[in-house]
Amino acid sequence: MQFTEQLWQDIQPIYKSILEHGFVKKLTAGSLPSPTFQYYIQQDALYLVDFGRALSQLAARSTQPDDMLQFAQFAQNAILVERALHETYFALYAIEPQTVKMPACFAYTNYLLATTSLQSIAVGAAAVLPCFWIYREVGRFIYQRAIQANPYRAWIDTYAGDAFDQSVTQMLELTDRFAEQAGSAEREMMREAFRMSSRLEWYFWNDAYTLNGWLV
Ligand SMILES: Cc1ncc(CN)c(N)n1
Repeated sequence: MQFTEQLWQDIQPIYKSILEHGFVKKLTAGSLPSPTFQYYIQQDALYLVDFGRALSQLAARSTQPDDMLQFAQFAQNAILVERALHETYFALYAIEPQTVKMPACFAYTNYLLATTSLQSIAVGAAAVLPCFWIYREVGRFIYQRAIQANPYRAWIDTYAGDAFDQSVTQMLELTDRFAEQAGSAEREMMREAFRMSSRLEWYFWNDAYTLNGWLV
């Protein structure tokens, strides 16, 4: 079994909770309230900057030039491709940029930045992998069920599309290669990092769904 297959098995209960979450259900049905999607887009714009930063850290710390190039391309794509999507929605819904990270975004971005800077590259790669992989799977899941006139069609098409699929495949290959080179203790840390980021993906959607803010 490939290492990444094991990672995916590990998070099945989390992934199931994501697919069953009200945010994903309503996004699929096209009935997600505008304030919920606005909150999500505002937080995601903040998230993507740090996601790009985390990938850039992995690029800078890579020992192989090919890996450096790969992570640098992922970082560039995270900013460019997804920013385009966000600009569409910022204009469409007249969304004001947000500057304050809410709890899930704060936790997730800080976790990614700490892991990609302080842990090994293999563990850092496992931490960023759910951001690719879960979005591809959720994107496909929604794509198969959503009607064409869904107001969130651009979002759905981005994550169910070929360009995103290709980057996920590359990220999976990279992670499996790192796992092959890692010892058993490091592989355990990779599993834990993958699990933690997967959990934080759920929290990210849940914060938007509940319009969660800082309680104190
Ligand atoms: C929170 C989050 N996770 C993942 C993705 C997809 N890269 C995203 N846009 N936002």
